[in-house]
Amino acid sequence: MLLEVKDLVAGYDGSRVLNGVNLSLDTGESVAVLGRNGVGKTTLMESIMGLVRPSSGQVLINGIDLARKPPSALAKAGVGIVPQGRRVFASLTVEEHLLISARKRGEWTVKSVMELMPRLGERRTNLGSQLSGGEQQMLAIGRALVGNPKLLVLDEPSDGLAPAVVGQVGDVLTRLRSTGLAVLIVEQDLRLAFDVAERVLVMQKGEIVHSSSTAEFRADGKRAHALLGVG
Ligand SMILES: Nc1ncnc2c1ncn2[C@@H]1O[C@H](COP(=O)(O)OP(=O)(O)OP(=O)(O)O)[C@@H](O)[C@H]1O
Repeated sequence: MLLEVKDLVAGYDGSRVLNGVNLSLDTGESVAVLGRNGVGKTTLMESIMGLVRPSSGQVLINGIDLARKPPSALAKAGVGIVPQGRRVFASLTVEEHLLISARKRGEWTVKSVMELMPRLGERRTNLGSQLSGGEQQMLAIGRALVGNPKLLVLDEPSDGLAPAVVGQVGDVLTRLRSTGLAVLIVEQDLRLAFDVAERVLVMQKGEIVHSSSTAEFRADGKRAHALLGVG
């Protein structure tokens, strides 16, 4: 199994947010984590990304526990992270962002990332502060890709983007999926989540309460409504 999260518990200043999360994701698989605001999706993602320190439980990558390890350990193990808010540096250029993240050799280089997302090539010498939200999101994805990950973990890539730009991000992610890259995505934009993921998990109160194929989830509007308050 590429990723296994086991009994993960995490929170802030004594308040528990994750109450024992279990999930797994196979090589080449794409999974979306859905849920209402505040159920703990970002906390789950940040625990997997090494940005939040879980109090107990495991985050296994190919069987090795990396919970409570820094993001650099995740990158070495083949996990590319695209955190909420993108975390682009205002004073580095597009090209500098990509160069400093290009560690492992492989399919993804500064050049091939710019071919996948031509806008990044056009903006090569622009600073992070000069980029639009959509360009920053593309850069955050590109920065994860040049580490040549086996798994891409994204937290709300649509956040704050205009619908047309969300569509462009969706196109990029769909193309990446077709290369066999595994994807774990938290997303409020259901259209984007459904386009990218073949399996859907739903969180409530810090636990996974539903798991099904995306097709099955979409076919059962009543259930989706009960779980998410939409549909
Ligand atoms: N850095 C933090 N410090 C303290 N509490 C936090 C922090 N981040 C999140 N929380 C709290 O943890 C709970 C879960 O938040 P989290 O962001 O994980 O949920 P979410 O499902 O991603 O929600 P949203 O969709 O609104 O981002 C919320 O009650 C939130 O207020």
